[in-house]
Amino acid sequence: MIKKKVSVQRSGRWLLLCPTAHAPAMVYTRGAGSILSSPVTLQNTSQDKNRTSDDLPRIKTWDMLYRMFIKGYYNRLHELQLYEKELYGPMYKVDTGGFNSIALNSVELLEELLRKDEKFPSRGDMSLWTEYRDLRDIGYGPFTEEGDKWYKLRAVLNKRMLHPKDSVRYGDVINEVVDDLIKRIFHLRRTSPTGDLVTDVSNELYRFSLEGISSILFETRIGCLDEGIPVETQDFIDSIAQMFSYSMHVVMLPRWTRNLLPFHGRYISGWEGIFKFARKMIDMKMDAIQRRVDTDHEVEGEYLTYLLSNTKMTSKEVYGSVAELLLAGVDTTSNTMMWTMYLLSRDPAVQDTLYQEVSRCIPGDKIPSAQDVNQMPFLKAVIKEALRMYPVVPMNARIMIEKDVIIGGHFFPKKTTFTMCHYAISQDEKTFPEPSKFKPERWLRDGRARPNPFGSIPFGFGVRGCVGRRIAELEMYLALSRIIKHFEIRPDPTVGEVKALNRTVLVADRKINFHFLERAEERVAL
Ligand code: HEM
Repeated sequence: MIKKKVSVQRSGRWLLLCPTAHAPAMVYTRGAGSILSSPVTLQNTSQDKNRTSDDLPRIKTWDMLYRMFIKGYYNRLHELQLYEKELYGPMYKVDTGGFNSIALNSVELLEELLRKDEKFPSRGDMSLWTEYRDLRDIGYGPFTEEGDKWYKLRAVLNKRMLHPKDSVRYGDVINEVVDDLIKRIFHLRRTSPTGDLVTDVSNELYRFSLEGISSILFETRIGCLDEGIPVETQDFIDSIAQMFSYSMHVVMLPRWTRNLLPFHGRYISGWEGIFKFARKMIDMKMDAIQRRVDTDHEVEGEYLTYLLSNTKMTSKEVYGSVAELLLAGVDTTSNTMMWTMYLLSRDPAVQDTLYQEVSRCIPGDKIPSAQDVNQMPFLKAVIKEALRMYPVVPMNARIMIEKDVIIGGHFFPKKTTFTMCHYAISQDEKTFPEPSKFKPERWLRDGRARPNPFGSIPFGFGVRGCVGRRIAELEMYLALSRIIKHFEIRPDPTVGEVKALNRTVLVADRKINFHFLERAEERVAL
C-alpha cells in the first residue's frame, strides 16, 4: 500500500541500452555433432593447468548440420545433449564459425562454472529482442539488460517478487484465476462426448498461465479463460505467437533478405501487437493511480502499482520490463504444469499419494492459501521432479565477460561462452538413480540423502536466476492442488506416448488430452 502522495513519471530514463540476454528459444537452439567416436574423460590433474579449449573434443559445422537436419535432432536438441555426452564426455567445444561455445555436461563442471559466475552474469547476445526496443525507444527489461544497469533493474524488479514471502501476497489473485480454470475444466469435460475428457490441455494451461501472470503484472483480468476470449486479448495472444514463430527466421536469414521476404516484418508486427496491449494495460493503471493521487486518495495495488509509483522507472521502462516478465512467465509455467499432469496421469500411485496429502491439508471446501502450500511437501516434490525430467529450459548459457576462468582444469579466456546442458545433467544416473522414473520422493526432506542441488536447477542459479520463480511455483502449487482435489487425471489412450520437442521451451510433440474423473468425495458446488 502506498501512503504518500506520489506522482507518476512519464518521461526520462534511468536505464537502457546494452545488448544481450536470451529468449530461451534463440540462444538455446544451437546444436552440434562430431567425428569422435570414443568417450573422452576429463580429469582434474595438475597437468590440466595448461590445457585450453584446443585440448577438448571439437564439434564442427558440418557435424552439427548433419546431426540436426539428417539425424533429426533439430527439434530434439535436449536429446542431443545425451548423445554428445556419450561421444565426447562432460566437456566439449562447439566450433561452428558463427557460434563457438564450450558445452558443460556434468554436474561438477556446472557447479564449478556457476560458483565462478561474475557479479553481472550474462547469457549472451540478445540483439534479436533489443532491436525492436531500440526502434521504438522502449526500455530494456531483465532479459535484455546487461551489466550494472541490469543489476540495478533486478534490484527493483526482485522486490515484491523473488522472496518466498513476497509470493504470498499474490495468493488471492492467483486463486481467482484458479477458480476459473477449475470451472472451465468442469465445463469442457461436461460438454465432451465422454463427459470427462478435456482435449488440448496445453492450450487450456497456456490460457491459465497468461491470465495468471497478466492478473499479477497488469493488476487486471484479461479474459483468457472466458468462453469467448475478448478480441484485444486474442490479438495479444496471436501477437506473442507471431513474434516467437518468426524469431527463428530472423535469426537464420541474413539481414539483406529483410526487405525481400515477409518474415522480419511479421516478426516486428508481433512485437507491435505485444507492446500495444501491454502499453494500454499499463497506461490504464497509471491513469487510475494518477486519479487517486490527484484526489488525495491512498494508492493501493501490488506489483505494477509498485513499479509505477514506488520506483523511478518511466512508463517506457515499465513497458519493457513488464513485457519481458510476461513473455518469460507463460510457456514456462504452462508447459511445466502440462508435463506434471502428464506424469501424474501415468502414475496412479504417485497421484494417489498427492491426493492424500492435498485432501489432508485442505479438507472439505477449503481453498488452499499460499501458506497452506508449505504443509504440502509432496506437492512441491512432484513439481520439482517433473521439472527434473522435463526442465522447460533444457539448456542455458553464460559468458564470462570480465575475467579468464579455469573450468575442469582448462583455461578459458574472458568472453568465452559456456552452454550448460541441464537436460542431460538432470538425467545423470549418478546423481539421480533410475533417472527415467518419476520419483518425487527423491526430493523429500525425510532423512534420505538429497541429490546434488546442481543436478536440477530448472530456474537457473544465482543473481541472474529466474525472477518469477516464486510466482510460477505458487501458481503451479495452487492450481495443481485444486485440480487433484477435484479430479483423478487419466491419460487418453488415443494420444499414445508423448515425446518432448525443444521449441521455445520443452513442449509436447502432440496435443494432449486427459480424462478428468470427478472424485466422488470432493463433489462440491462451484
Ligand atoms: C516453471 C516456470 C519457470 C521456469 C522453469 C523458469 C526458468 C527460468 C530460467 C532457467 C531462467 C534463466 C536463469 C539463469 O540464467 O540462471 C529464467 C529467467 C527469467 N525468468 Fe523464468 N522461469 C519460469 C517462470 C517465470 C515467470 C512466471 C516469470 C515472470 C513472472 C519469469 C521471468 C523470468 C525473467 C524475467 C528471467 C530473466 C532474469 C534475468 O535475466 O535477470 N519466469 N527463468
